[in-house]
Order: sequence, then C-alpha cells, then structure tokens
Amino acid sequence: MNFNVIANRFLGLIQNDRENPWLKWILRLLALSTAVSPAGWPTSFQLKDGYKFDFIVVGAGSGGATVAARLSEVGHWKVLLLEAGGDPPPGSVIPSLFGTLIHSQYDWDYDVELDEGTGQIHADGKVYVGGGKMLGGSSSSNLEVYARGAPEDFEEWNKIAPGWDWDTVLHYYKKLERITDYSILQDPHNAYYHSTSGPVAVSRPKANMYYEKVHDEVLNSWEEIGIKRLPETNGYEMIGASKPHFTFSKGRRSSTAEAYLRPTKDRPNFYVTKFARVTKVLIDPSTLRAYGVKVLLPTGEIITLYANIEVILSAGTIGTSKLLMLSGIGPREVLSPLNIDTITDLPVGKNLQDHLLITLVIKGQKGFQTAVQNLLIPTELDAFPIPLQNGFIRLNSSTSQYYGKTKPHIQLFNLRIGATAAPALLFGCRVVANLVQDYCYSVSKANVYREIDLTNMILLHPKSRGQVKLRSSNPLDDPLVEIGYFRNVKDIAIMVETIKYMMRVVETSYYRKVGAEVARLSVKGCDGLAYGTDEYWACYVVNTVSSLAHPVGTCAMGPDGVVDERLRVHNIKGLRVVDASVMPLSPSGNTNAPTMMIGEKAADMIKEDHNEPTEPINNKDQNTNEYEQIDDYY
Ligand SMILES: Cc1cc2nc3c(=O)[nH]c(=O)nc-3n(C[C@H](O)[C@H](O)[C@H](O)COP(=O)(O)OP(=O)(O)OC[C@H]3O[C@@H](n4cnc5c(N)ncnc54)[C@H](O)[C@@H]3O)c2cc1C
Repeated sequence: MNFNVIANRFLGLIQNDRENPWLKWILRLLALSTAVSPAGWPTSFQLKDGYKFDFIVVGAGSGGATVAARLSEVGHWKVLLLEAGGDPPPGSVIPSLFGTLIHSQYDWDYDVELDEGTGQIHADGKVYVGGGKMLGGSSSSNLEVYARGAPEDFEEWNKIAPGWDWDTVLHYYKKLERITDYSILQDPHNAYYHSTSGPVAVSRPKANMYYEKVHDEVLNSWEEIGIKRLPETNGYEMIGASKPHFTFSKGRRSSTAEAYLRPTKDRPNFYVTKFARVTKVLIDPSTLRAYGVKVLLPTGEIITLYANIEVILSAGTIGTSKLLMLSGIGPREVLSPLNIDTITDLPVGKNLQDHLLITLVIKGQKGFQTAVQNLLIPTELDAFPIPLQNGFIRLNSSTSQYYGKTKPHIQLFNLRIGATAAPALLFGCRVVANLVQDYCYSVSKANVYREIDLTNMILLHPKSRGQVKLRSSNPLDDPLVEIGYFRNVKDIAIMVETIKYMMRVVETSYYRKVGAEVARLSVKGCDGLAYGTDEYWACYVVNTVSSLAHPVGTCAMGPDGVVDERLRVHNIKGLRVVDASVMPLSPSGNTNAPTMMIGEKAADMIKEDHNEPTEPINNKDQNTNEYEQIDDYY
C-alpha cells in the first residue's frame, strides 16, 4: 500500500466521519469543512443494455463535463455522460492536496515512454504525465493554475480551423469564468478580459505575510533581469510575471465536476453514470455513422448503448485517441498489425505535443530559520501551499506593450522551499516522480540548511512531436505513448537559452545578498562535460526533462487532422471529439482553461448544427454592471 492510498483512506475517513467532534474541530481549525463535504455530486444513473439517449458523452473531464452540462440545457435532449472513475475524493476538493492523487486510483497514470538517451534521470525511462480518473477528469487532479493562452495562439488555430479566432474564444473564456479577484476587475485594462458570471471560480487568495514577502522577493528579482511585473498574466499584457490565478475559491477546487455537474445534477434529461468504461464506439460501416458505444460496467458486464443524434468523445488526449483506434479510426499502419479493420485512415495519435519542463535549482538564504515557510504550509491548505510565481517570457524578441500582441515562448513557475524539507523532497523525487537516486540526493542536499527555489521553465511551443499508438486490441491494455521530447533539436536550443537567461537571477539584489548560487546537480549522462558550457546545459536539458502534464493534439482540428473545425470526425457522421486532443498547436499556457473553452464552444456548435438557439458572440456584456465603464477602453 503506498502513501497516496493511505492518505486518501485517511481523507475518506474524515469525509465519512465529519460529525466526530475532534474531526470537526480540526476541520474548523483548518477552515476546510466545506472542502470535505461529500454531498452534491450527481448520483450514478443505472444503465441497462440497449438504453437509448440523444447524446452520449464519453469522459467527464474538462471538455466532457462542460459540453455535456451545456447540451443538457436543451430540455428535450436526453444527454448521457459516461465516466470511468467515481466522485472526486477530498484530496481533489481541497486545493493543496492534489499530491495525494498521484499514482492513486484517481489517476490513469499512463505509461509515457521517453526516447532512448533522453530523460535519463527517470528511473525507468518513463515520464509522469498522469490524468484524472473521476468526475471532472484532470480538472479534478491538476495544479489548478488558470491560464488561457495568448491571442496569437488562437489566430494560428483559426488559420487551420476557421472559427477559433481570439475574439470568438474570448467569448467562451468569459462564459466559463467567475473571477473573484477584484484587484483585477478594478483595473480597466484587465477587466475586459474577465467575467464574474460563469460557473468556474477563479481566484487569487492572499497568502500570509511571509509568503507575500517571498512573492515580492522573487518577482522583484525577475524584474531586475527584465521580466516585467504585471498585475496578472491573463490580461491585456502577458509577457511578464505575477502571482498566478487558480481555479478554486473559498477552499474548494472548481473542477468541471464542481462547476458544471453539481449545479445540474437534478436536471431530468441529464444522466451521469460513474465507473462506466467505454471500450468501443460503434460505427455502421455501410453508412459510416456512429450509433452507440460499448460500455464495461464494474460488474464485468459489457452493454451496448445507442445515440440517436451524436456520440461525443471527451476521454482526453490519450484516452480519446485510444478509443478511436480501437473503433477502427486511425492510421492503417497502427491498426492492421493488431487485426483492427480500418474504417477510416486518419492521423489519430500523431501530432502529440506536451509542455516539457526543465528545473533549475537555486540555493538561497542559509539557515534553519527559513524552515518557517514550510511550517506555514498547513495554514494554507485551502490556498496554494507553497509560494508560487508564474510568468511568461519571450526570448530573442522584442516584447510588445500592446494588449493581445504577445506570444511567449516560455512559461515560468517558481516554487520557494524553506530549509529542512530535504526528506520530503527526497520522497517526492524518488517515490512520486520516480527519479534516480543520485539526482534526487543532489536536489535534497541543496535544501538541508538552505532555502531553495525550484525555477521551472516550460517550453510552450515545442517543435517535437510524439505519438499515441495501441499496444494491443484489448481495451483494458494501456496504449503506447511515445512523448517524443527533443525529436526536433531546436527544442533543446531554446531551453539552453532560457537556462542561461534565468541563471542571471543569482546576480540580482536579493539573491546576491543571500549568496545565492545555482545548485550543481548530479545528472546522469552529463558528468564528463565541462560544467556551465552550452554542451553541458544541452545535456542537462535533455536528461532532466519532465512533463507539465499538458498532452494535446492527437485528434487535431484541421483538414489534415482528425476532426474539422466543428470538431466532427472526418468521414464519420454523428461523432465528435471535445477535449484537449483537438488542439492543433499547444497554447501559450496551461491547458485546462483552453479545454473548458473548447467544451463551451463545442456545445454552441452542436446546438447550432441541430437548430437550437445560442447566445451571440459578444465580449462586451459579460462583466457585471459595476465594471461596465471599462468597455470604453477598447
Ligand atoms: C497532474 C496534472 C497537473 C496539471 N496541472 C494543470 C494546471 O495547473 N493548470 C492547467 O490549466 N492544466 C493542468 N493540467 C492539464 C489539464 O488539467 C488538462 O489538459 C485538461 O484537464 C484535459 O482535459 P480533457 O477533457 O482533455 O481530459 P480529462 O480532463 O483528463 O478528461 C478525460 C476524462 O475521460 C475519462 N475517461 C478516459 N477514458 C475513458 C473511457 N474509456 N470511458 C469512460 N471515461 C473515460 C477520464 O477518467 C477523465 O475523467 C494538469 C494535468 C495533470 C494530469
């Protein structure tokens, strides 16, 4: 039994025994009582073989829960949402306990293979990507950072798939968002980009004084090396840094289960079934129409369900491409060797992109007094536990001061950890991340009596591509996921450039004062190289690579992709894909908000295609009246 299982059992105990006075006291103390409320998730609809619905949505994640809930607004449509997992546990609901979900039963924990000679700090040649297996999908297990990408991302999508321009997608971002950060709404430059009326809570809780001081130290240091301090990074200006926004509010994660499924759970035409694993989409080979799905129930029974209008796949970038291939939609060269008849030969599983992450460890202030920030973590369980800064930089390019005219290359996350967290770091490094011993020792050693900054640099627009394939025709087998980092060497060059840029931070006022230095880590494969040379850093990049868990693109939109701009699978009727897999290119930022946006837009496209009314695209009317005057600026 591993740590996560024990932790989730413990949290489950708390959930079931909330009336126990001791537990009540503890929960009150931590201000977490709302977070462990078990009430409110939809009950599971009992399915029987042969049942018919108008729409069957597969996967209740960021895309699936969003599109299904919106479709159920049409009262005469019977909408079924099928989810392989169950309810989110307290470890999901409490914002800072997502770590307990990793490698647990709430995590798909896919085997994601690194190419030989890359990522040598990973003990078994695999990188952790994860994926939530519960209502809300990965929006129930992610780190809750809220980022929407840059306007230029969507102008590029729009060239490939018309209708995805920035003005249109901004309408859907605003439709989903309920921001509670009034510092942003009071700033007329940024307020235009936000909304206070959507279902997904977005907040930026104020941390304790100590953490706020750390935020300032890091953001001021970054400013000294040219990274502009911004009020936020989802507003009119994006190149720069700020404290991030999160998808939670008042101590409770705002997953799509929370935002879209709890409020709609009593709709009579909306059916949600948990622990229902779809194994195949049924397609009539003569009409090329999808007419239903095969579902494996926890009893072991496999039933057939029928869709009168459409089947919608929202099983995630890995899960959806696997299901399509199992159903005969995919590259013939992958399907034929497995004796799967190819109904239509499409590039399913290709074009896999992920935001890779490189970490620089900076040794900061010496002394055990810095451990106080670790001791404060329990007081911040309903917020983010560790001081975190977020930013975007663009290297070798002049940055634009004009709103909407910025496309960053790199995202930054800085995590400050006080001294003495070395044992926890070692545990996380070895047991959770499964990295090799020497590397983990060298990281934790840096932290024994010094605070450290983990400066994470994320490549936003990788040129490399991986591929999802099938290992077998058995739906219960994991697919083969080749993540493909550094298949294009330009990705190495930009990360080396970024490291050299970020290392300049140790020369800034705060870091100079505390005698900061970049920690020299033990990196397998790089020992013989002269430390600090470009050759060394290239080796460091290739071998210390990790994932930010943002796989996209395996069922990309576009004429050469898998779906068209209205997310309909090419050559097949009655079948759409609505999840992160349809993104033709990675956005400039985390992928949860863009996937929820896709779910919102998909629902309107489906309603339009079936002659149901939708709201007109309008970015001006979505702020509260209080802030209406801000429209004058644009
Ligand atoms: C550990 C982690 C941290 C992340 N951190 C962030 C972050 O801080 N900010 C951010 O913006 N993004 C983050 N992401 C990424 C973001 O959460 C995902 O990109 C996004 O949620 C993907 O949405 P989706 O709808 O494509 O898939 P998911 O949300 O993963 O939904 C897929 C759903 O389908 C279900 N499913 C799969 N197969 C089947 C089947 N055969 N039958 C029935 N159901 C099935 C799954 O159980 C799941 O519920 C993170 C992701 C992970 C894993």
